[in-house]
Amino acid sequence: MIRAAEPATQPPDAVPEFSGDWALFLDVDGSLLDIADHPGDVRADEVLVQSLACLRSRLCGALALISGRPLKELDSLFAPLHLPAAGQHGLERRSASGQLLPGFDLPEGFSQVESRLALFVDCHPELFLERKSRGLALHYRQAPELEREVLALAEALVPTCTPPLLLQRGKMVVELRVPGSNKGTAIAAFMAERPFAGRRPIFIGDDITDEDGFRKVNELDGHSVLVGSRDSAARWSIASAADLRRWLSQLASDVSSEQTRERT
Ligand SMILES: O=P(O)(O)OC[C@H]1O[C@H](O[C@H]2O[C@H](CO)[C@@H](O)[C@H](O)[C@H]2O)[C@H](O)[C@@H](O)[C@@H]1O
Repeated sequence: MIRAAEPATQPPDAVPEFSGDWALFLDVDGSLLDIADHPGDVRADEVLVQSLACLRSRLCGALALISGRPLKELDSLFAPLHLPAAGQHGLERRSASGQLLPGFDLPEGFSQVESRLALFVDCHPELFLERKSRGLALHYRQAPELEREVLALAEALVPTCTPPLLLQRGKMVVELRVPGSNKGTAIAAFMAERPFAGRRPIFIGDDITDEDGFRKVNELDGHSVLVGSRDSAARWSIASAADLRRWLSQLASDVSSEQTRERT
């Protein structure tokens, strides 16, 4: 179920052994949650929420979500948890103490880009335009044949803003967003703060937007875990989001048993 992606550097058929000194960073869509037809269709089940709560407590609070989604959505997906998190690919960040870190300004021309994309979606209603405060995600999961057209339009719109937008590709989505952060910079920022500082970072993600995070934890002597299989900087891998959830739930249950033993 869980294997090392690079057998040359890690033993096969194993994940790094869980350690209480981890700082655990988790991607959301495609990693903790299965990919769904529409961004609004995903749900986090109770077992997953309980596993995250248990692991967060075992790691003394050093567990954070690192996602392309806005913080508001992460809070509602994982309610009642209010986890430390980086949203919108690091453009929004909430520290473990609950502090919201200063945001990034919108570039000049952003609203014109939004109108241009909205017009395009009017002509192609099978597309979905997700509006975030610092970016626009054009989803083509329901119309994969439009991929080239979507990409060409996004590329043409990048330089129409000052400073230019950043084009970020994802699973059946092209995002045009404010530059200045990525998942690697978000992880580095957490690692400079309590309770993450001094711990070993582990980042688990599935998409190309997660590669910055994998490179960052590799650089910090941490563990990078890819969900799925493809060329990646990640040094470990796990087959699917369902397998990841099972693994986290097993870790949480081991932690609970350990705590019960300690009390008796
Ligand atoms: O960084 P992540 O937490 O993985 O978020 C990446 C993007 O995820 C969402 O879109 C993706 O998931 C949808 C639901 O499964 C799916 O329908 C879509 O095709 C995927 O691209 C989210 O909507 C984006 O805002 C995130 O940036």
